[in-house]
Amino acid sequence: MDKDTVLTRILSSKGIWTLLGGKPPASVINNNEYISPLTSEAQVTDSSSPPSADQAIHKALCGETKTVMLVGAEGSGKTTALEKLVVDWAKGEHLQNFSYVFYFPIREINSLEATLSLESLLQRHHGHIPAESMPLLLQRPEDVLFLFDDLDQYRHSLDPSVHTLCSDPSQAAPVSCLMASLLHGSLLKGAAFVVSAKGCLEFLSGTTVKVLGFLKPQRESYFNGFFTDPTSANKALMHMERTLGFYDFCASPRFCWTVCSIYKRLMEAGRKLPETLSQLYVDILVHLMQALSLNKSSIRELVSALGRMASHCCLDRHTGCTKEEMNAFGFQQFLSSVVDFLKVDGDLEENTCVFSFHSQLMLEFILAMSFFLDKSMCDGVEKMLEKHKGRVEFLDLFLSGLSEPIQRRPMETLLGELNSDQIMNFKFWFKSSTEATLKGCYKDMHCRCFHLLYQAQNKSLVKEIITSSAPMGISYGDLSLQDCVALNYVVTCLGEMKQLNLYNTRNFTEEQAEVLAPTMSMSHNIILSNSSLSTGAVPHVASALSRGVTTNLDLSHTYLGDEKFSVLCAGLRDCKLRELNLLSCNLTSCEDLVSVLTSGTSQLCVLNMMFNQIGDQAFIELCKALHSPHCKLQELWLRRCELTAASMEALSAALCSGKSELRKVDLTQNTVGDSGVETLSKCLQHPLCKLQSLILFDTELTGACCPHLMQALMSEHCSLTELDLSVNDLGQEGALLLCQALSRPGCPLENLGLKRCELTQSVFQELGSVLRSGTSQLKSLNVGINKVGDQGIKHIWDAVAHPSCLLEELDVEMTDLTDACVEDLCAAIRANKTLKSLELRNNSLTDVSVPALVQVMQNSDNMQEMNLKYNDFSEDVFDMLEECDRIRY
Ligand SMILES: Nc1ncnc2c1ncn2[C@@H]1O[C@H](COP(=O)(O)OP(=O)(O)OP(=O)(O)O)[C@@H](O)[C@H]1O
Repeated sequence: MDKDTVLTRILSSKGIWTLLGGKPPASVINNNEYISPLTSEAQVTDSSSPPSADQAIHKALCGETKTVMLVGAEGSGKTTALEKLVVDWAKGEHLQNFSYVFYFPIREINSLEATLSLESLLQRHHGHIPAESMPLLLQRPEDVLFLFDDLDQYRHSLDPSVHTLCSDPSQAAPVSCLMASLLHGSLLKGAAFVVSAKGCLEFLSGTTVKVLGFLKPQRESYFNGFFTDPTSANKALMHMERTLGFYDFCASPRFCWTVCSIYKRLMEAGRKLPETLSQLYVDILVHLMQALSLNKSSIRELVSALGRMASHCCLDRHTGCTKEEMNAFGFQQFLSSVVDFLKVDGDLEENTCVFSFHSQLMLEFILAMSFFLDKSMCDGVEKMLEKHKGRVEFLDLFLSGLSEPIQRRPMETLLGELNSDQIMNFKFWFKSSTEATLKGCYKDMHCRCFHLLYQAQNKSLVKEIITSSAPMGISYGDLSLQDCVALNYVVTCLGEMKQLNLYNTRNFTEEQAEVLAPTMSMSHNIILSNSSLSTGAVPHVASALSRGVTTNLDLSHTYLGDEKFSVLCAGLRDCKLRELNLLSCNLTSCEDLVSVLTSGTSQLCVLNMMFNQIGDQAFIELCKALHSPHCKLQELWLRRCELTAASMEALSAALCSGKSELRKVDLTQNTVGDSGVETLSKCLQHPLCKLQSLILFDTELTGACCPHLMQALMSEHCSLTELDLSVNDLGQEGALLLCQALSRPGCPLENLGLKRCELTQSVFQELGSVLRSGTSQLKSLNVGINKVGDQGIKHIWDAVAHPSCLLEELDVEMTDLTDACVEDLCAAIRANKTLKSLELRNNSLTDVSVPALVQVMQNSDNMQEMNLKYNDFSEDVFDMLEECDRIRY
């Protein structure tokens, strides 16, 4: 095969440059403007040498694969990549294991007559094969490579079962049969194929190479090559990345070509570059129309004809229209002008010529334009959207953009005003549907509204539509970059957001964080829990916080680690944050926190450090910060932070320093032990200690700590109102000491937790008398999981019935209660005026108790909730329980 002839033929292939179609591939290759588009593997391999489409194809063909499917979106560079393969082969640079390479655009195959032999197909379309080479070629199929471009547009089925596959290269057969026989290996078995298509192909198997097109670095090279002046290249690229870079189609080389071409013209004319996709397409259409020098009414007619064609192509899933169809749409007088708007396959003069849109985007923009132009196109926007539902992606966005005068003005100057009734119709629908959607709680639907508002670029419209009733705090986790841009636009227009909920954002990227930075700084409450923040995202979060109004930040379960947290702290030193949730953030150091808390500008009051392996040493460091007059911390949550008695001295010193504002410390599930409590008890008696709440749940305590606690509670300086000693083996003796302290007149304790403390009936008897004493301030008592049974709890029921008892919440879960207690229980509720909540889970109450319990709840004015879950009820009583909505069962 004569490679020079192949080269000349491919490089001299005709083709025209159009704004929407691009530069012909031959011209791109000839002028050394070819930039390798990337394939999907590019994202997982080392970014310094990502596989380009060419490399991926070469690699696939070097293996066992005989068929490579190059799949990519419209304009992603498939044709250009195939032509480049042919050129490289013909120049002797690549694929030299093939002696014969045949390149067929599928439209050529589509135009072939009904029957043909393989030999004549090759001879006819690649006349540069000398006749004497044909037998050799046929003998050595493994030396042959076929390239079929746009195979998805093949008019016939490639299903092998619908063809009688042939194997004789000299025998004439229907062309569709030849194609199926070649691709399914019955004809020229052993030949290799590279086929291109927009989506996956049915009935073909092989290696799929997905073309991604141009990612950021390729776009940069492309813009630099397009604009000779680097300043303009940079300006254009930055603008595109900022305004459109979040859309997938920006990776399409054809789209880049169109953007560069239109930007260049606008820049040369000293005009503003478009801010939205709608504006970009307005500029494109204006440019194309101006070149035609038509009058206003002809332009309107042409756009309407394009609109009819667009609707037809969209509804019938037609990629191409015949000349006859074009005439029916009203193109007669414009047929010679359409080459600028449409892809024309074949000779304009020929009846076989086929017309199609270069891109779905343009098709949808034309649809939107024609809606506003011509009332007869569709009665009402709702019907229009319904009609094209599932077949369009950007139609509503374009409608929204075009409904705003500023965006459509350049177009109106050219073709006159758009139909005001249609505009009103759209606006009415837009407002009412958006308001309704935003009342719901569906993230995707909210985002669609934000996109529509973004296209409209009308700040007052945003404020009018998004009122305070819209539940904007719903979870917007895992937003796409596009969604981030639209949300950010909306929030920036509103000026503030109560709650930015990004819960469960699996990968908060640097780009997303950068885009959302203004939104973050305008949000009072930010939820990023259960998320994963990339290293690049953290500085953006930090700087958003440092400038912003955020008072609450939830980073729980983000497993940040010390390094990222250190970067975040740069933003925490000078911000309005009052509550910070760092639960399960994989932190081991407190160094940065100390510098935040002592910065003098930190407002942090509540710090949740639960489930971080802090350990004593880091905690001792943190306690030093509590001595600082700048530290405003009031609540410190330290559950499971690997603390021991060794750090309680440092905590106590801070609490007694007179400088600490700390009111609440939760030490749940740390090894505080009796000696730790001894230290803390001393501090509780100190006149400068302001601690009100101490949670010592499951902290390895025994009765030995109780004398110290008793002493503390007896002290007139003790300000504790909450003490939780649950899940510690205090036992009878210890607990009785505590009861003694509780009966001290003036004891300020209001909440007491003694769940699973090995309490006995005697302790309950004492607790009962404390509650009845008239001096106790106890409002909440948790004595669950102490197996004292009906007899033990009877002391509590009796106390609840007593007028001096102030209890509002009582938890007697799993205390072995039976139906026998119900009479006392009901009597207590009836007599009591303060109790609101009663926890009775996991006891042995049965169906017989239900009528009394339901009745007492129905008659009670103060009871808000009774929890009867996990008792021994049968389904028979569910209806009765259902009668009272304050009962949970
Ligand atoms: N690798 C490239 N380097 C520079 N420009 C390119 C490249 N690939 C494509 N282009 C530009 O993009 C335009 C469209 O590319 P091409 O026709 O190859 O895309 P395609 O994926 O085959 O499109 P379609 O899906 O419509 O068949 C070309 O005309 C050219 O201007």
